[in-house]
Amino acid sequence: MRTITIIEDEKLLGSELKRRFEREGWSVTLSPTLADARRLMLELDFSPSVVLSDMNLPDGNGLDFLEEVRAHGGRSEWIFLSGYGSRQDIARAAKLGALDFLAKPLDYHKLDLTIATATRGARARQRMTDTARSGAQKYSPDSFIGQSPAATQVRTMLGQLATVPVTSILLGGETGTGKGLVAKILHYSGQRAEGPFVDLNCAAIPRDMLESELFGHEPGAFTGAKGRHRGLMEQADGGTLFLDEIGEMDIGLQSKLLKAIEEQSFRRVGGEETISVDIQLIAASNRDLRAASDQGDFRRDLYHRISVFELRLPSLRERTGDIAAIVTTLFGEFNARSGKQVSILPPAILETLQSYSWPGNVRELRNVIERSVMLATGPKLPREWLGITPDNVATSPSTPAPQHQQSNAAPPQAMPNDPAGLTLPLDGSMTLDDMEECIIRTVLERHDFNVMAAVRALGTTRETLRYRIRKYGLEALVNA
Ligand SMILES: Nc1ncnc2c1ncn2[C@@H]1O[C@H](COP(=O)(O)OP(=O)(O)OP(=O)(O)O)[C@@H](O)[C@H]1O
Repeated sequence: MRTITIIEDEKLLGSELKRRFEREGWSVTLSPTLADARRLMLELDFSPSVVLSDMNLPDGNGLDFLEEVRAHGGRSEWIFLSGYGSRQDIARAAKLGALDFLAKPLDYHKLDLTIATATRGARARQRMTDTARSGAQKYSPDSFIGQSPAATQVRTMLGQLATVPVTSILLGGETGTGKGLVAKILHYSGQRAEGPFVDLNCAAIPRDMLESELFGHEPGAFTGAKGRHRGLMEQADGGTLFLDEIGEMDIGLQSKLLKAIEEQSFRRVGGEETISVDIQLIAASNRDLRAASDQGDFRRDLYHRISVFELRLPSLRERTGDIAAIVTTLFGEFNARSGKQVSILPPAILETLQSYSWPGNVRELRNVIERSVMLATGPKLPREWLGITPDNVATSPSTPAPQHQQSNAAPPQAMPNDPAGLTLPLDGSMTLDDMEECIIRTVLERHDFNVMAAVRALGTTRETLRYRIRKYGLEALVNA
């Protein structure tokens, strides 16, 4: 249930707010003094989702109380009811993480917008606490599977990095090598595990929206910016911000990011207040960012700033000795999901898996094993659904077609095509990734490999499509 504490000594306003929130289903407590609020929030340890507090109360100042609550570990979203805060008050409130100052007499429309932002923030924090608990169990250095020297070296490095306060780390390696997994391991086994883990794929957000997504915005900062929006930088305060595909970030925005991570502070789009944060940045890219910075495609100063610690994840081809261990771990996961009992990896199949080039790395291996376990009829991993045959070993496209359909030109496992649409089997024979690749491939083919036409047909953005084309290794189609 949503909980709100109102700290307000004006009786009429206090009871009016209480009624209003109760009508909307909130559980409300009303404190006319700070002493009363102190008893509730410090002595009884009550932590409401939102606090709506007057600034000047008969027995003290609301800002001092917010500072006490923060020192006590209270993380409620805080809104001050006072438009008359001095610049120093506003700066101090921002530093203590207060969301807003609302002038009296109250503009109820503005109050609703601010409460909506606060509710989103409170929900995100709750999710974060839940995730921190399960994340710590799920993501330890041992979650990076493999006994090969390359995998062992990665795990040793992860163990070391988790014990030191590192402000930025750069992860390199091909798609599907585990950069996202490693970012989570670094966060959940590190010193910031209790803080938020916030991730953003820079290639999946249109360029003009990335800035406000990262840094947030003030109301009216641009057309459509209604309420105040806290960006991901702010949401990651006290934790980790994982920027995947950082190489896709616009060069202008790279300078703002560099300044923000160097100063650990920034301004929201359209805002004047400086927001201070304490974040660890983990950036990842499957491009060679050093080369990109030499060519002027990526800011050299940002590259140097984020690459103090650089960890390159090995491709699966470089550690084929780990395939057996990864596959047997995946058996457990997919058996549990499908109720199957696959436990035997026949040596001949292992040999096939080890001689394939795995351009999509562990992600691709997961997809292959998922499909095969789902369609298995006994304890042995069946060969027929692997889609890896001597023909395509070491040269296959990233999503191999099963043996009975080996044409690369046609979408891998789609049903006969209806020219106006596309029929996909929902019997477990295609993973979601397979389907996505199939849809993209088909749309590109139907639009003569014209990326912008495909963008329009898919109702997506150029950045998103470009990212997916790279993810599924379809560049050759559009560059031909
Ligand atoms: N060493 C490993 N042990 C166990 N699982 C792994 C390992 N490496 C990768 N995975 C799994 O493979 C899948 C793909 O990994 P992940 O998404 O982290 O790759 P990535 O390098 O971030 O890819 P991209 O560059 O496309 O974003 C995930 O399900 C991840 O858990």
